[in-house]
Amino acid sequence: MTKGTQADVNPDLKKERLKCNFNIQEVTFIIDGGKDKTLQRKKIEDVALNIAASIDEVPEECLNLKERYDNAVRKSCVYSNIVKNELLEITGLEALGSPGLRRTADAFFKDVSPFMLHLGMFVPTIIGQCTPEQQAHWLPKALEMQIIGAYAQTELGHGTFIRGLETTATYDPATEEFVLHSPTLTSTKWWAGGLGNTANHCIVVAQLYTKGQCHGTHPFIVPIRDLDTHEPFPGVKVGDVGIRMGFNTADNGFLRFNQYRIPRENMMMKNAKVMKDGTYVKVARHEKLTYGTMVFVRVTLVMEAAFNLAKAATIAVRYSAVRRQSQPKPGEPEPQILDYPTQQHKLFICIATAHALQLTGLWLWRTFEAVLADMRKGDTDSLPELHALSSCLKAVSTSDSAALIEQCRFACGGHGYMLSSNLPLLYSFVTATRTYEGDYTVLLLQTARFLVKAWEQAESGKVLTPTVAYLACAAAKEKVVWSDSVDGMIRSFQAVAAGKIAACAENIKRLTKTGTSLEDAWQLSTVRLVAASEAHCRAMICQAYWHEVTRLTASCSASVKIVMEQLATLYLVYWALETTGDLLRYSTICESELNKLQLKYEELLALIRPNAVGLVDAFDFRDEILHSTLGAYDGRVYERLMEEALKSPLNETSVQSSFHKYIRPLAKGKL
Ligand SMILES: CCC/C=C/C(=O)SCCNC(=O)CCNC(=O)[C@H](O)C(C)(C)COP(=O)([O-])OP(=O)([O-])OC[C@H]1O[C@@H](n2cnc3c(N)ncnc32)[C@H](O)[C@@H]1OP(=O)([O-])[O-]
Ligand SMILES: Cc1cc2nc3c(=O)[nH]c(=O)nc-3n(C[C@H](O)[C@H](O)[C@H](O)COP(=O)(O)OP(=O)(O)OC[C@H]3O[C@@H](n4cnc5c(N)ncnc54)[C@H](O)[C@@H]3O)c2cc1C
Repeated sequence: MTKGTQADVNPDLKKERLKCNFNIQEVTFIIDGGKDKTLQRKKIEDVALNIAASIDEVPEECLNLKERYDNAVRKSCVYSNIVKNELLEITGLEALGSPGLRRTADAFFKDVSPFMLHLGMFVPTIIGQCTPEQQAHWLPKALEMQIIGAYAQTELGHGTFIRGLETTATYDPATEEFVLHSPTLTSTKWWAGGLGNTANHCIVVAQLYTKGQCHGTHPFIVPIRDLDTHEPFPGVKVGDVGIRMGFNTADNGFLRFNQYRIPRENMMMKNAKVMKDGTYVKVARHEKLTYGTMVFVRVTLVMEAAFNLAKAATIAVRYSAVRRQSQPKPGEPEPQILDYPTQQHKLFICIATAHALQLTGLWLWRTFEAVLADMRKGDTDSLPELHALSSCLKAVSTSDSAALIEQCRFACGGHGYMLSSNLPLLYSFVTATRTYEGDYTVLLLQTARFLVKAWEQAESGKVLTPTVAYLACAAAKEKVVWSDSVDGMIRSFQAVAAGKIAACAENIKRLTKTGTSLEDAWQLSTVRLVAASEAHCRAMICQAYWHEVTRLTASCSASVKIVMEQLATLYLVYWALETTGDLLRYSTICESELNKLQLKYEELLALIRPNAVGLVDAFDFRDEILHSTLGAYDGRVYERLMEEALKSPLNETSVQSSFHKYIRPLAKGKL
């Protein structure tokens, strides 16, 4: 149910909505990336959600593991038909990862679809890594769901270190086939979503051998199960990896090969080829283009982090408007918990961060598209910067989002612990995003490589690429003059990042001068490098967020501009207060200015308070997508909690069989 009749709405929420002093729809347009995107999303939701509404008879969490998987496959098939027959007609193929499709999928699945990786990685890898002829062969089959694919890169022994993968693909010119083999236990493919029981095809990343020489990892399309019987082919051993913290309907699988043969044409040959006689030909201009799908997914994960955090913020803010607790003033009614400044402190940063990540994510997406356009013309010069950018933004956005979703759960007290609040499931899903598609630390260290090089270029006066251009000013190594204006705060965040990067570069230089190898000097500096990378990322988010707010609100109503700027300022002030140690070190900020900043923060909380419910309404989540007893639009929190409790299988009878089997015999001393 969504938005119901006004009569059904909790009176406190009704009052909150009357207090809201800006046009909610204008903010929705900004978050979606424009009015046309909002209209498209709503169209998609209308088509898909009519069907989703009646799709679950029993709450997913009350089913056992196998039933949940079967149910997820059933729903995935219904959803795929809708995507294939109706939604792609509306959005076009380029919108596969679009927010509209992503949000709609959540109406079908509280947990994760076993088909998620089919559209999320299998199809994008075909588009990114295949030649046009290969695409013509594989893409229609994949989009028509005649084949279902997974993406198996990670192994039992290696996830981060791709060059260390052990699965081999050895070319046999006699039969013009590749022989796939898993030589060790640790070479077993592990984790691929959809692989365990669902997929019949799989992209396998393996070490390519031809003419006795290893050419490193390359992707192959591998049929693993018979299309009719679904039995694994001889030479293929495949199964589920076991119960996980979340993702239990995502069918994460393992896969082993025993001298398993696939045709030569199944190597994905856009970036490198093996000719019939076994000659290896490198096509790509950049060494790391085979890592392209990961860059694509990292880019999309920034908006994914924003989306999930926006859901949690919606649930927690609406609940906090309905919930009343304690009596700070004797004789007065219990206040809404949203009136407590500490609650505002927990929640408003969640709304602001969702905005920051969404607007930065949209900007990153446009940057990604521009780099792709350059690469189609053969120019890969901007790839290192995109890799550095997408690595740190993926790391920080997923990490912030997971931490703040957990904060939303804390903000809902005991009821936040109920699965029916949807906060625990959201957390278990989002916390995995910090690890998959590149672990947090590892990705920040990738960005750090780029930053240290950029610092050296800044010191020698060379021209810097846009996202690190600020290092040029910092090369003077003087403390930046603190100002609590927006520009002043952004300059200070950049000074912190620059100072930290400079300290890393100096440390590496100092160590190597005294005889430490460059590799060891790098390792000894990694704790600082991660911190420097994070500081750089934070400065970039602050800059991109503010820039986008200014740009996008230029033609908005004055009240929307005000509330968007209040949120963005809150984000900056929050992070200034979180990093006071750094600011004291790299800017001229002093104690009185820190006190002023704290006051400014508290003023902002009070200013945002009347618009809090309006702001989460502007995320425009239908109840079918939120799946939350605490966060529904009408605020019937207690009624929904009771309704859900009564659906528990433990309430089907008033006495459980365990009473007769165990408790009664125990009481009678007969156990
Ligand atoms: C729903 C769930 C879905 C989940 C799915 C998954 O998880 S799927 C599984 C997801 N799995 C993961 O995400 C695994 C995470 N691991 C990785 O991505 C890689 O192993 C690595 C990037 C950590 C290192 O790779 P490496 O050992 O080959 O490289 P290196 O460190 O020796 O650096 C050499 C140079 O290459 C550069 N360069 C590197 N990558 C890129 C790039 N994409 N583009 C451009 N450039 C790149 C780098 O900057 C450096 O440049 P420099 O400084 O010399 O000028
Ligand atoms: C829910 C989920 C779904 C997934 N889906 C897929 C999928 O569909 N397909 C697929 O191929 N994979 C998938 N993965 C695997 C995922 O990509 C890897 O788990 C991830 O890349 C991290 O690798 P790892 O597990 O080997 O961790 P490790 O690399 O072993 O990391 C363990 C620890 O070591 C640290 N570490 C590792 N290397 C370094 C270093 N060089 N410097 C400093 N610290 C380091 C890390 O920071 C981390 O703290 C999935 C994982 C999860 C959890």
